[in-house]
Amino acid sequence: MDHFELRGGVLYAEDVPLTAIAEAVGTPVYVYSRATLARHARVFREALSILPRFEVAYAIKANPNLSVIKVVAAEGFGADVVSQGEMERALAAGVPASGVVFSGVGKSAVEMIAALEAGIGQFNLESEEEGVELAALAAARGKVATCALRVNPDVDAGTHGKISTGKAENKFGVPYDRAGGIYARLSALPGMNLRGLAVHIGSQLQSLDPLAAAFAKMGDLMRAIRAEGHSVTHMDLGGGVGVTYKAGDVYPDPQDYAAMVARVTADWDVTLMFEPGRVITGNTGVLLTEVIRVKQGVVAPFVVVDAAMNDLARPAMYDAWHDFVAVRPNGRTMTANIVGPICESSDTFAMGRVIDEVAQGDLAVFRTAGAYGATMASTYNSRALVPEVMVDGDKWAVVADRIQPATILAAERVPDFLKD
Ligand SMILES: Cc1ncc(COP(=O)(O)O)c(C=O)c1O
Ligand SMILES: N[C@@H](CCCC[NH3+])C(=O)O
Repeated sequence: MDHFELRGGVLYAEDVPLTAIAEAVGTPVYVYSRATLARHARVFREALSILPRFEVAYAIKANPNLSVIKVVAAEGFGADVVSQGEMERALAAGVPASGVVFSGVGKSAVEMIAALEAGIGQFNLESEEEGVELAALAAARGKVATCALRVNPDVDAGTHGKISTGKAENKFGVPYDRAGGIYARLSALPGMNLRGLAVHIGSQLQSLDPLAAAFAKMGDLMRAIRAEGHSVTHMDLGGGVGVTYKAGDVYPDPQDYAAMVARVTADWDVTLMFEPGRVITGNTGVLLTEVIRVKQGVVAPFVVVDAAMNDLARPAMYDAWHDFVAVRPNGRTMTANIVGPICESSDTFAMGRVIDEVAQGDLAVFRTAGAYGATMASTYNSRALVPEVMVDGDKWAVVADRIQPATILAAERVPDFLKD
């Protein structure tokens, strides 16, 4: 359920007609519903409350807008970050340092030092090498790094190949068979408080089965590590729960996910940690766009919209489906290709799709654009960086400005050797 609904023939975000936002801010623009966002965060957290001990860190890569993080943090979430930039955003949004989990295969020394100085809650180590380096950096500063070891369980998540992370050939985590030895070696290092294991097998998972299989393997590993005399008090089960992009597709709801976790982890006696991203923000946003023109095609007309792959990269990158609906539907449909203005054939949102009939100047939205939307935007083709708006009841505000090409141009320099 979300808060984007037709009222009197016009699509609203909560109590604000999208026509009003388009008129004031222009298009393309992302529009988020605060109520949907808070609701998704609350529902997820409440579902987990059947577990004895848990912490939940919102994976801010899904949508790192400051205002979005603030709403999610207010529901009791920490933040899962993958760069110093994300860490600084989380802290700026008011997430306590103790609630920050730092993941990622390529944490640089500079980033690790910044995170140590900030006193973050946990580093998720992706390799033995990283653990050795972090322990030395911590010890040299008289600090102790609290860590979990991310393990690659070699389980196929059954999702798009580009967003699968838990197969042996993927770059993430340490190999399952070597994890016990690495845990033992890293635990012995000064500067290191290794307290658990972490796993994340991929994103947009439709079935809970691969997650259950991966968690079961992690349970076996945890028991083996404990049997060697090491302490395991925290198990980070990552994110990955998928959301419905296309009507009719069925995705797990948070209650089913929590029930599966409760079943698999019943005898673990640990604090469980979670890093959901998409399931929190996916359905909380739309990308509002205007039809520039409808161009005749050979097979079907091309609806050329003013949003493009630089604003919403998912269709170009993963052939992802985003529903396209008119802001003022006239009740008729058409079969069309939906494309943006960028000079690449991959700048295509849909081919031969039955959509609301639209014409030049009409407004429409791509739905379920709240996760991995604005955050993956670029300025390719010297287009503006897409702005973001948040709606709260009948109020709304721009929460990220449109960065104009002129601003980006102004940051470029022509060196002396190119000056006449
Ligand atoms: C380590 C880690 N945690 C959490 C997430 C969030 O995943 P999702 O948005 O699928 O919940 C990701 C992205 O897939 C990730 O790489
Ligand atoms: N960017 C991907 C998700 C990547 C998840 C990263 N851990 C998407 O849009 O579906």
